[in-house]
Amino acid sequence: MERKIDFSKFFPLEKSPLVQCITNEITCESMANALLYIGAKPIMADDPREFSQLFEKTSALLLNLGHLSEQRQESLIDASSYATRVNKPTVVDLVGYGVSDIRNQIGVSLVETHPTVVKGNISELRHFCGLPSQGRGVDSSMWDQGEDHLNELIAALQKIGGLYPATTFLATGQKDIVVNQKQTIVLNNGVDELDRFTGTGDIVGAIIAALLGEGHDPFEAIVSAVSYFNICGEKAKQESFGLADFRQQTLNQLSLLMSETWYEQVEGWEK
Ligand SMILES: Nc1ncnc2c1ncn2[C@@H]1O[C@H](COP(=O)(O)OP(=O)(O)O)[C@@H](O)[C@H]1O
Ligand SMILES: Cc1ncsc1CCOP(=O)(O)O
Ligand SMILES: [Mg+2]
Repeated sequence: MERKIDFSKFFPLEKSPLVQCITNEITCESMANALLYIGAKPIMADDPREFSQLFEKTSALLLNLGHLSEQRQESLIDASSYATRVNKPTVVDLVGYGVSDIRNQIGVSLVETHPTVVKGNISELRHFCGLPSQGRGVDSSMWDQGEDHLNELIAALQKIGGLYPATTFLATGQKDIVVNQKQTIVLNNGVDELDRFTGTGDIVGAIIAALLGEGHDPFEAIVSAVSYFNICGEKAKQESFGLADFRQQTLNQLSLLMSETWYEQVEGWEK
């Protein structure tokens, strides 16, 4: 990759950041363990009555739209406005954006607070940008991931990036797009199997939040988190048989890969 990022500084974590996650029940346990495996501390806490005290102790916030309810809506909105007031680094994951009007409204409300990072898979972010999208539920479609579609999404995100100068956007898939007002990178690690167990996007969001909690620049935090996770997947594929085993090996690599020179395998280019 042309851009000079010193990838060796991200893992292992130095500060063991405490990451508050308001997320879905489906992948909650995987997310908490993934944070522990990389050396961060998770707290899955969504009761607004705790926020004033909890926010004094946390390093970053992860807001995930995955499994909505009226109560979850209140937690997400309350936490995002709290985060704005106290300047807490925040990742918003637009899981399922496009599924329903209510999900879209909540997603837009969260983005309007100008969080540090807004992410989703490529189909979710195409919906968010008002582009045609073939996403199905919380999963993206390969139809949205051809070269022309990716370039169209990059252009749309660059335009939106101008309106949200404090936010960096990440669209994940076979290739991943990272865009903010100043720069754009396409990342090219990972394997197809990462789209075939649930929670991979959610875990990437949590790893990004942990790296923000360490104090890293958001653009670099995203590039490192995505590349690290995807290289874990590449390694897991070599050592596993079947998807359940692949999932286990990918999660296992989260604590192991950092002792190797994983960053020599990072593939990506600036646009
Ligand atoms: N076909 C693929 N090839 C390589 N990496 C992939 C592929 N699909 C997903 N990934 C990786 O898996 C992670 C989750 O992405 P994705 O599946 O798009 O998110 P989500 O789980 O939110 O739908 C990202 O790091 C992404 O780069
Ligand atoms: C299956 C499912 N349903 C609601 S949230 C969720 C998990 C989504 O995880 P990811 O965004 O990582 O694919
Ligand atoms: Mg997702």
